[in-house]
Amino acid sequence: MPRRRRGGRVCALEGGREEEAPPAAAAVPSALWASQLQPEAAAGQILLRGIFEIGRSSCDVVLSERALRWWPIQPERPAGDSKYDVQCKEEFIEVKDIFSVKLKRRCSAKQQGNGTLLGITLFICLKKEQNKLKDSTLDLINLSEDHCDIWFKQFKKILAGFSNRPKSLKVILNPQSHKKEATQVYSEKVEPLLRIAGIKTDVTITEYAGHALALLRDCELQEFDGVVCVGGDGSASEVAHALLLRAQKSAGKETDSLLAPVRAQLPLGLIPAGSTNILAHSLHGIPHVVTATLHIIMGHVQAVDVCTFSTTGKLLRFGFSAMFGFGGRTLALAEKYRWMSPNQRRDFAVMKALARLKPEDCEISFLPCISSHAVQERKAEGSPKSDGANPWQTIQGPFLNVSIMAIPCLCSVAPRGLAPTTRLNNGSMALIVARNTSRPEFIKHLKRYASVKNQFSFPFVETYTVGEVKVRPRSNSGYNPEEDNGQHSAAPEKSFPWNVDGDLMEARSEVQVKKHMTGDGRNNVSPAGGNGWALGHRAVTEGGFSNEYPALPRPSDSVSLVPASDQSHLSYPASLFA
Ligand SMILES: Nc1ncnc2c1ncn2[C@@H]1O[C@H](COP(=O)(O)OP(=O)(O)OP(=O)(O)O)[C@@H](O)[C@H]1O
Repeated sequence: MPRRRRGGRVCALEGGREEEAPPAAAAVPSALWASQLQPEAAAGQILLRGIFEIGRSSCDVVLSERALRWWPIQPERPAGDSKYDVQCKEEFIEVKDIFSVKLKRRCSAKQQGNGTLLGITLFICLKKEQNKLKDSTLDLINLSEDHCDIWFKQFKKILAGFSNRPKSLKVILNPQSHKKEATQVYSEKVEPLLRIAGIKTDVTITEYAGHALALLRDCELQEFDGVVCVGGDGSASEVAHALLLRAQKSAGKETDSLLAPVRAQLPLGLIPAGSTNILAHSLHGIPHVVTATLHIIMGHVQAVDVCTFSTTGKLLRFGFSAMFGFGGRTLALAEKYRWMSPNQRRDFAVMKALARLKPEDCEISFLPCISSHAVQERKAEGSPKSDGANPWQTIQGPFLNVSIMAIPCLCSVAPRGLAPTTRLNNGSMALIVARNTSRPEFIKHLKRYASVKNQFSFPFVETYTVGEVKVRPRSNSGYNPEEDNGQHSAAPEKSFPWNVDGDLMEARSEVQVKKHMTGDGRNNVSPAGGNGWALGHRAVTEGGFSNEYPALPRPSDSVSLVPASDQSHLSYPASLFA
């Protein structure tokens, strides 16, 4: 709904950063911006003035560079009659919240041509509670063709000035996501909004696992301003990985031993339509289809940290989060029961993995992230570590679970995130280890994710902020999910299951997870000024769109995509904490 101003002051302004504002300015919520300035001044130069009927009242309407304001026309009153305070009724919307304009016409069945002109309809993006965005309309009624034509053209001109908004998108849709409803979600909720916004789309419905990766390897993307993935975490992760791989290839980078990967060339938008939507949830603060679609339409881009997973110097994949131990075993088990529904198999796998809870003996080496403040302090203190001492730290022993997360990983069972202390683009990862403990204590720790209590306040849980991690299993027993069926096989090639963004990754030896830092300070810097990669919001793989990002509520902070991939489905099955 439009905002109302009383006594000449803006009383409420929903969030959102100024369009085209530089990053520093963009960090200031527009609510602040509005409340510190006189609305007239804040609205910028006046472009048009006119009369329209709005909500059944005849109104004076003023369109300025940044706002559309209106107030009902009042009949003249005897002087001193304070009952009719014109200012009390002024309402406005910010121009940056408009995403489309159409001429409103009435067409009867028998009528030829365009129908009778009624006025202009503006399509607006509104920010609601809990990070939710909602589309709305505002009708400006005036039957004059000439009058409406002038206003319509002016709105069109303003909209054309939002160069960061996409005009053409490549959409990749997984029809198998969740309960096979991604196609319906797209046609009922996403496509109509994209059509209203005048965005051209080219939709590919994937036919098999790995289709998106194969498609994005060579398809022509030049005509697109972004890629949109409709599906769950698995699909989002695959698309992000594909976009990043493609970017490395285009930049002539060797993918193994990647030191400074380049960003994906296009932003990636994520429409949550899977059984788990952790990346979309972390990115938007809410797993809500219309919110995700509106972020894409409005050209909002958020940088997201991304990491590489490699073993013996070979790149395995790009990703956002990983779990080893309990999290990996649970996913390996769930994959064996694909014939069950997603929720059933996850519940079942969790129960089974808990019943056979077993620690993994391994050595974990990591590079802690030290704040620049701490570095200064150490220098001042002449700490030996600042003199080139080995910065790597090592912990070892039996661990029940090891989580490495570059993003907060919000999900319904962990509303504050599986890694609540990390941010989307803070340039570091959370390393969370659960050492060996009793099953009841471990279950208590898992259940805490769903509550407001600190899930890390257990003596067997340790958390670190890191830039790089190496996990080396010390036993060579590996893991064979067949054994969970009582079928002990010879298992000639032992490997360890990892849950990377909800996808099963098998590794036989040490896995190195590296968060990539800014290379030249330009290419890899996230739009939000972080030093990581960025993932898109519309999901962006950076590049095409500006740094525009709405004042997203930050559940744990905000998100954006550079080349990232999604932590999709579940690191922890949704029912894990039930
Ligand atoms: N047509 C298809 N048939 C089978 N699998 C597909 C198809 N298209 C994509 N996939 C694969 O399905 C996997 C899971 O998809 P997605 O994450 O979108 O849904 P989900 O409901 O969250 O998944 P899951 O239930 O497996 O956790 C992806 O890794 C993707 O590669």
